[in-house]
Parts: sequence; C-alpha cells; structure tokens
Amino acid sequence: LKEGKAEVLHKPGEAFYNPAQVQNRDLSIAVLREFFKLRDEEAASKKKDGKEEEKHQRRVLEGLSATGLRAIRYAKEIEGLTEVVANDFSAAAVESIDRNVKHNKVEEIVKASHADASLLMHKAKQVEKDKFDVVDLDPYGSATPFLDAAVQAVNEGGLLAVTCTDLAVLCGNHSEACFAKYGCTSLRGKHCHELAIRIVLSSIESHANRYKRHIVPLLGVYMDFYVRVFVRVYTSASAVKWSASKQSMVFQCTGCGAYHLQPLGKVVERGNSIKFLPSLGPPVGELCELCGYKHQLGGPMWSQPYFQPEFVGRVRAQLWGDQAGFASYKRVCGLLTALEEELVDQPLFYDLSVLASLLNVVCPSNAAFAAPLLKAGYRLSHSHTSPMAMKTDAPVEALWDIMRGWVKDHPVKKLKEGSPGFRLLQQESKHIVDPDFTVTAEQRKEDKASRSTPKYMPNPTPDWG
Ligand SMILES: C[S@@+](CC[C@H](N)C(=O)[O-])C[C@H]1O[C@@H](n2cnc3c(N)ncnc32)[C@H](O)[C@@H]1O
Ligand SMILES: [Zn+2]
Repeated sequence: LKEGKAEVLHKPGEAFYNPAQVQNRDLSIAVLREFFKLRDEEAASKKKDGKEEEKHQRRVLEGLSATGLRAIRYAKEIEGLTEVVANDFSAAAVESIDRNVKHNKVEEIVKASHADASLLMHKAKQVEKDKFDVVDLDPYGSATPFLDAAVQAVNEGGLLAVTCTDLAVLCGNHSEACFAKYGCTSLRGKHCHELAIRIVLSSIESHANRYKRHIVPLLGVYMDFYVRVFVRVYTSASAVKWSASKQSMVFQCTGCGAYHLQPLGKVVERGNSIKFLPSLGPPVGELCELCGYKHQLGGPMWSQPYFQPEFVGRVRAQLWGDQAGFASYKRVCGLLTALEEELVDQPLFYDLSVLASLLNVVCPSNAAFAAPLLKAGYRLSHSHTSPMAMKTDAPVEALWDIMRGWVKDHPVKKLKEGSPGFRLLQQESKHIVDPDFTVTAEQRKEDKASRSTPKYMPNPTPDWG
C-alpha cells in the first residue's frame, strides 16, 4: 500500500489499516510541520529578546501505531524529526511496524516499541529528556484511557494529537457512557459534532489540570466518523485556576432546541492575585421562555475557542502548497477553509432546517435568513460540521423573529396544538431584527461572486472537485 511517501507491506488481519484515515494522516502531517515551525519561531523570538534560546529535539510518539504507516509518513514527510516511536501492544502489529520500517529505510528515525501505550508514557514522563514533543493517540473508539499518561508525557508547550471515534457516545446517544468516559454528558442535536470536540477538549483539560497543566487548542475538527483535536500542553498552577471559567454547562430546550451556556465560574483579578467565583445561575427558568418545554443539561464542555484561525490558515496553506504530497488535500483544504471562517468565539449553533421543520414550513435560503441578522449588526457563520449551521452572536429570539416573518409569506402546514412550533408561532415578535429585510438577487449574486475565491488561496481559481 502506498500513502504519501510511505509504502507499507500489509498482511490483512495482522495490523489495523484504514484507507479512509488518509485525511487524518494528511492533516496530522501538515499540523505537525506547522507546529514545529511555530515552536522554532517562538524560540527565535525568545533569542531576539535576549533570553536563552531553547534547544529542541523533535521527538514524536505514535502510541497506537498498528502498521506503522503514520509513524513512517511522519519520519519521511516532516523535516528534522530526531525520533519517532511507533508503539503498539499487539505483537503482530509490532512485527508489521518492524518490517515496514526496514522496507522504508527509516530505521534511523522510527523505533518500533512493544508496550502498553499508557505504561510507555508513564515511564517517559519520569525523565525530562524522555518526554515527547508530540504525542499522537489514534485509538479504536475513545482516547480517554490514555489521556492521564499522555498529558504528562508531553514536553512543555508540546503537542498532543487525539482522535476519538466513539461518536455515538460523544453525540448524545449514550450520554451516561459519555459521562463515564469523558466526565461530561453529551446532548443530541445538529451541533452534536461540535459539542463532541468540546467534550474531548474538556476531558483533556481536566486530566491536565490534575498535574498543574492546561491545554491551548490549536485545531479541532469533525471528519467522517471521528473527531480529531490538536492541543498544546503547558504547566502553570495559576493558569489552572482559570480552567473552570473556560468550561460551561449547556441548558438545551427539549422542545425548540434553544440552548443557553453557563460557565462553571469566572475569574476576577484583584491586584496581583486572582479569585475564582462560582457561577450564579441557572441562566434559564424552569421552562423554556420560547416554547414552554423543559431543559436538558449537558456538559461541561470546553467553551473557549477550539481552534486558532491563524494556525488553521497556516495548516491549510501547507496542504495547498504540497498538493502532490497530500492525496486528500482538496477535501482537507475545504474542511479547513470552512473551519477558518467559523465564528471562533461563539460555541455551538442552530440549524436552519431544524428551525424550519419545527414550524412545518419550507426552509428559507441561507441568504434570506442571514440578511436581517447581518443588517442588525450581528455576526453569522456556518460551521465546518454542517452547511445548514447558523452560528451567530444574535440571541435565539432574533432567529425566531426571522422565522415568524418568513411564515407570513410561506404557508405553514398543520402544527399540533401545544407543539413547540405551535407555541413559537404564538409568541410576540421581540423586534430584535427586521424580519422583512432582504437582499436583492443582484446583491446576492455579487456577494456570492466575492466569496467564490477563498481569500487565502495562493491559487486564485481553486478547483474544489
Ligand atoms: C486504530 S489503530 C491505529 C491506526 C494507526 N494510528 C494508523 O494511522 O494507521 C489502533 C491500534 O491501537 C493498538 N492498541 C490498542 N490498545 C493499545 C494499548 N493499550 N497500547 C498500545 N496499543 C494499543 C491496537 O493494537 C491497534 O493496532
Ligand atoms: Zn424551547
């Protein structure tokens, strides 16, 4: 099998290989390249400030390596790696790693290891020089059994890359299992994939906090059947004090889906010290003000940004600039472009098709829905997890103002009395936005034309396939 610069001799049944994960591996290579560049830039700027320059190795651990494909690609496609440990606890997998390392002539860099990943990381954490600059966890299902060791085995400012494929658990089908694994309850809804990313981040943060460490997310995505996050890990007892203020509970209406976030607390600075104040709440009444239904409680979830737009842009440019090297560059660039354009500071979103289906009315176009919100000065974006997403800083009441305006010209099919949609239509408009505001077809065409060329693409007319 060939992927990137690696060629893997694969015996079916010996070790796990999934060709669909090429996107995960391509993305990871681009992220690691940019991460190492970023760290070099940080070291150079420290030197410029007269501080001692930090000398970095470039050591990577692939804790769950299977065939060794990912580790071999890292060694061949990321410049200057000093060591990549390709570990697996299956003897057959290690045999496969060994064979493939030799076949690809990367023995100098890639070392096969036969151990339980947690045990290996717990050993590595004990000696500073044995810690890794990058720890990559790509398990079957959830990565949570490995997080306690992983957050300790990463160097200061190092990178932790985590895949979780147990989306049924993370997306609200088994909320109790989610609590058991991640320490957070998941919720159903169209925004569940974003919530899944935020639950994984919350879980990593809480593992890190136990060791006076905390995370800074660089990039998080939902793809196909998994979520993948890349976070940096730092040590700081004072930063850990802020952790609860970075996480929120989610009150979500069981009728109309309106959600309200409650941070676990806030931090106030008093002189040189900081004080943590638990949240006062809840932010909702017993029943939803819009439809009268009860709320479900989810979380805690990470409610700070889950990606850094500038870093995402750099990774996207990395993929775009090496099209021959990345088989999945089109798909991953599309995904990253969507991510980069998301409102970074607005957790979760509403889905236009859900708003319309609650009222049993034909769905407005994105543009028709967006116009009144933008006119009123609110910000709006889609989400990389859903093209029908309405991620906005407008209050949810404004969205229903627009939908009530929409039903004036579009017939509502029968609604059951007492249903959330029935009650929503009976509500008075809150007059937050002007629901009748529309853009002309001409303006829409201009808008579309101006957006058809993604602004950061080196190639002005990308072919998205
Ligand atoms: C999904 S596969 C890894 C795929 C690989 N990262 C890739 O990109 O092709 C998961 C691997 O984790 C290994 N594994 C599961 N539990 C482990 C543990 N506790 N320690 C080490 N390896 C483990 C399995 O043997 C399996 O090979
Ligand atoms: Zn409601």
